[in-house]
Amino acid sequence: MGLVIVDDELEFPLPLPFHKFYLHHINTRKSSRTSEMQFKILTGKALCLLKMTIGAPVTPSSKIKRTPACTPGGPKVREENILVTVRMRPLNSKEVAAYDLVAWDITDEHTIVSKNLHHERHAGFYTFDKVFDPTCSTRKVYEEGARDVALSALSGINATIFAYGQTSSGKTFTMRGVAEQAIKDIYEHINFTPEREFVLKFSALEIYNENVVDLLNRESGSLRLLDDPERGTVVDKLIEEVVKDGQHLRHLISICEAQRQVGETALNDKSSRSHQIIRLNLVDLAGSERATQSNTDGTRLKEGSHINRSLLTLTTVIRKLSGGKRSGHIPYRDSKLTRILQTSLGGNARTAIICTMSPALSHVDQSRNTLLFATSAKEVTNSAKVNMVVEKKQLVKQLQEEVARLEAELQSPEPSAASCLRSLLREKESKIQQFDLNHQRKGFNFHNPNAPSGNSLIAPMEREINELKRERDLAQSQLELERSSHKERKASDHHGPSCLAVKRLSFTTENDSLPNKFDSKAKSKKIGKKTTASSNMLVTEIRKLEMRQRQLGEEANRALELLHKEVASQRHGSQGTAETIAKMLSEIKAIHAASCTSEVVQIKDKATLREEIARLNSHEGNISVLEEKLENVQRSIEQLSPERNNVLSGLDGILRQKRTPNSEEKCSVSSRENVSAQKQSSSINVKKMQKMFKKAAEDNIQSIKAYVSELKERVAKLQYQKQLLVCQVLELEEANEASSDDDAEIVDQSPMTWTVMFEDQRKEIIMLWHVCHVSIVHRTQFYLLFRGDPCDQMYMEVELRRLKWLEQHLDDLGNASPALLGDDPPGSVSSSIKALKQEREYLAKRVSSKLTTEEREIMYMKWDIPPEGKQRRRQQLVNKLWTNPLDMQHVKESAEVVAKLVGFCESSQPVSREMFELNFAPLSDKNGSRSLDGSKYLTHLADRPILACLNDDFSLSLIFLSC
Ligand SMILES: Nc1ncnc2c1ncn2[C@@H]1O[C@H](COP(=O)(O)OP(=O)(O)OP(=O)(O)O)[C@@H](O)[C@H]1O
Repeated sequence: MGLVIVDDELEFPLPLPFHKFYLHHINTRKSSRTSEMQFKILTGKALCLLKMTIGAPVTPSSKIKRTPACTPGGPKVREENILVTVRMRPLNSKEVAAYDLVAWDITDEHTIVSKNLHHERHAGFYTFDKVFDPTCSTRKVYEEGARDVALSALSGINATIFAYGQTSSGKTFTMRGVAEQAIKDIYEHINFTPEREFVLKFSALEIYNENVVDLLNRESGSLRLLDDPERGTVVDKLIEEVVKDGQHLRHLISICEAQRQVGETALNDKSSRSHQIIRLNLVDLAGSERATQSNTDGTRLKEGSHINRSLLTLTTVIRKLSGGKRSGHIPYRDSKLTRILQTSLGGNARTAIICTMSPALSHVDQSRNTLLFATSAKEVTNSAKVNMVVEKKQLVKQLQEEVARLEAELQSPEPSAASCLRSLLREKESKIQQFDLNHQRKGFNFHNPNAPSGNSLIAPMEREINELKRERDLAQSQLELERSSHKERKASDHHGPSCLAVKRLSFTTENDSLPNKFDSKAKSKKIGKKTTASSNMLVTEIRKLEMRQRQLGEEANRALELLHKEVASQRHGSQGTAETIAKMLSEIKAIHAASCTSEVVQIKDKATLREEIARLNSHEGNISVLEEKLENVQRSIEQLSPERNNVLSGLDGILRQKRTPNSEEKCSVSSRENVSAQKQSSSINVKKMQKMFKKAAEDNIQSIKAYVSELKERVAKLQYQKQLLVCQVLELEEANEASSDDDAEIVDQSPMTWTVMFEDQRKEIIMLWHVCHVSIVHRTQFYLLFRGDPCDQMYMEVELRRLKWLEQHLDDLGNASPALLGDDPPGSVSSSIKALKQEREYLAKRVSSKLTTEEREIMYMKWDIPPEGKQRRRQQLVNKLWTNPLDMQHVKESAEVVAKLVGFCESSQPVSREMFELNFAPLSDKNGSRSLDGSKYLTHLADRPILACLNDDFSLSLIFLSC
């Protein structure tokens, strides 16, 4: 086995995050060179990474020999598919004891077939580079599924090997063996290459609950990931230990294994609960188990959600890469795992994936998922190249220069072009002034240059002055241009969604006089053509939103007036109180009916989307005023409560007066019995009336209160719709940008691809709902509404983006991951949790009325709710709703229960978009009535923080647009 001597000119950019090998050696022509090899082996639950530096800094040149070209790893630059193999373990003792059946056949060394073809969506057979049956030794798995890739590291190529599979499928078992064999081979190679000195460095980390921890120094706590322009993602302050020999290396690995988070699940007594990356790079991924199967709860469940999030992102990344399109967005940054593995996935690395699976029928779904993942992975291509590290001093010098340049750029308040223009402008102006002064002294009238002066110098001077003036004007306008494009650049320099939004909202307008650096002419043309129809639709929607905004404002004003009237009339306790209240109620009904009339929007002028959104944004202040008004109304209502008793006693007096017999009546009463009988009946009537009025007053106040809360919800909904609309605008532009690269990608997407994509996206959304504590009514609505129809695509993307932004927002609040919250969650998270709690309390109250006894009993049994008091059981049932994002059966059942509780299922009509108003449909239902149904809950409770967060993001982008 030999080593390829890397050419002097090659550079080593040090990109890989995990186990790395460095190779230093002297060659005959240059003083020293360092080549870096990265070698990752990824296994089950934790990523542990072993970094090795192989070097010979001052080897005498006489000792240097060029290694023959047959070195493991082969040529210097290679474009190749990921090597994907599948290993099926034997049935384990539990499966045997449970008489579990073998669900798969391995028909040849490349093919695995499902025994039950009826259950297969897929053709039923799957082919890979190699399929290892349960009798295969780990040595064979290493030799045929990992060795070649592992040894590429010795020729300076980044190499990654990872195992992927369900919990207890054998990842750790396999990777342990692979690591052993790889270490053996590496040392063998070192011993056979005496002309070089090797320095191996070891570092190891694990990703546990999205925290990166140094396995050689747990005390250092959670480590940060940094983006290094040269090396890609690097783990800050990760310890690197120099490896003395093979035994030392094994010892280090055993320390890391002992340090790893291992927990017991129903499927595996020693289940690794973190992703481990040994920077050799041996990566042991966490299991892709289902929570129900591994009976996870509490800590395990929380781990599971993180593990699955990482894996879900990994799956998404692989899926996107497997499409063969590198141009689209690959969400590497959505999890720490994929960030760290970025180079290994579709980048500068050779990668081998060993997919492990159980043969058991009870795990057939998980095994199928593993095979689908493996199928996608087969399509991913990497372009590995030999890395080389340039002379350290030279690199440091280069970097220092770059840093100095960047610092200077950062410090200068304006780009250098602007400064130049500004000084040019100043120069021209001072020259003009100078001329002006000189010639005034000489009697020349600059303001009337045609006036005779008699001076022969005047004509050329005049020309010069005009020229100067022209130059000044030109400099002025250039400065203006520079300023505005600087503003744009500054806005686009913000990280996060706002940057994205700004970039994507860069629509070109017909009358744009400023050149836009982000929009090339070609792009403008394309967008212009393709967006016309959709733009018109969006402009209509924006106008509708504006109209609703106005309507709501008017309604809120009216409600406020009415409330004031009511307060006034109740204070007076006048006779007309009851009538006033009744009148107000009918007015409110009239307002409501008016607001429910259909909206017809006509676009007379040819507006651009950018202007429309800017205008919509300019109403932002109106919405705050509106919200403030509604708050006032609510406060007024609350104030009414103490006053109500006074009012009622006033009413009592009035009624008593009314019912007291008049003088004629008094005369006609002759006997004491008659008087007392009449008094009695009068008192009964008064009581009756009093009761009636009390009830009427209370009902009316309740109605007004409900109306005001509804108005508030509508305002919030309006905001939400606005956000969706802006998202649609973004989508539209993005779609057009993408379609410019490949139109067929979206249009010709096969139903199969969308189905798989939909499932992935839905799982991701469900996980994010859970992590971000989103309203469970909202989750239910969304879940029921979007079931994989091709036209759901945009909504799924929008929801996904919105949730990711929210998660990011929570993250930015100083919280590494919202689901990791301990006892002291930050403000917005705690308010989401509180809102969710309130929502559950509200739903618990509806259990007895909305679920039949039978339905309740079924759920109690299904979800193991013990018979301990009716109320407690109801609350327990509601508390369990939407708590297990990993179990799709649980999710489905939760959605069904919530739908019944809030009345989504009351009508026999199928669920429609209009029902949830995600399609910007009018706010009212068909009958114009507004019962307590799903449509009221779009932005319910825990959704509010989402709105707040989105408002921040959107205002940023919208402010930019409007300036
Ligand atoms: N090919 C195999 N042959 C024999 N036993 C195996 C094989 N693969 C796995 N096992 C056994 O199955 C059990 C579970 O394996 P392992 O811990 O490697 O699973 P895992 O996929 O890493 O699980 P987790 O994701 O929970 O960490 C272990 O006891 C292991 O020894």
